[in-house]
Amino acid sequence: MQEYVIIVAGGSGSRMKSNIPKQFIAVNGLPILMHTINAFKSYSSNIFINVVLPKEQLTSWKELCMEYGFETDHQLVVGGETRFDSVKNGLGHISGEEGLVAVHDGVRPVISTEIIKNSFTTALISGTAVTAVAMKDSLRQISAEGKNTALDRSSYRLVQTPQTFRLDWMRTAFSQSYQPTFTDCASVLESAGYSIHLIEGAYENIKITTPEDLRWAEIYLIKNT
Ligand SMILES: Nc1ccn([C@@H]2O[C@H](COP(=O)(O)OP(=O)(O)OP(=O)(O)O)[C@@H](O)[C@H]2O)c(=O)n1
Ligand SMILES: C[C@](O)(CO)[C@H](O)COP(=O)(O)O
Repeated sequence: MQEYVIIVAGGSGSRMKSNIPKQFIAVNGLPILMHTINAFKSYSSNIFINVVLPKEQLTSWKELCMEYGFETDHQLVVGGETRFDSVKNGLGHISGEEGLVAVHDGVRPVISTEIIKNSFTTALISGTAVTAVAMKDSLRQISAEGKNTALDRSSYRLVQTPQTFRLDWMRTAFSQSYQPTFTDCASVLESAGYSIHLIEGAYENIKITTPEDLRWAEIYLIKNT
């Protein structure tokens, strides 16, 4: 079965407060997005890679690829207003009938081959595979009145990417209208009626969101090379 990955990097990176797009920041000598693309290429040389970027970043990305001599094959796709739109645009550039599609955040460069492999293997069997980890901290819920109460953390999981699905299920799910609760692909597939199968993620698989995350990425990427 053909395997695809849509690497979403179409956001504005507002929480990073950086002059350059966060996915272009170099960590350990290579832009974050190149680390992420290479992780999928290392998993499989046959994987079809779609990279979603804001329209205004396409030229600088191509320049960056020349500067770093980055030659890993990928197709560029223009991003949308929300993450949902960006994934949908990526999906629109996949023409096959059958396949498995992983969606991965461009700013999660510390992703292991083992997790990617498990994600595709599980999606082949179950149709869905969503990476998640258990919570390490305690949880409290805030009510509308401002009261707070303890929650049972063993009932919760923190969701990561990759999130991998059957291509036909993805197409059906992403034909729905956007809802603000669609913060990831699992919520989109679930809303279309598909059951979500969770697989084990890793605490290292951080989403680089705020400046201090860059330091952790540096440490984890050194450890993995
Ligand atoms: N319209 C959007 C919004 C987000 N993303 C991608 O979804 C991933 C997770 O989003 P996040 O880390 O929140 O990135 P941003 O939306 O760019 O950051 P911020 O919320 O701080 O502006 C990122 O790789 C981001 O580029 C996207 O492809 N298209
Ligand atoms: C997809 C995701 O990374 C799973 O945790 C997350 O939902 C993205 O949220 P963001 O607000 O776009 O960072």
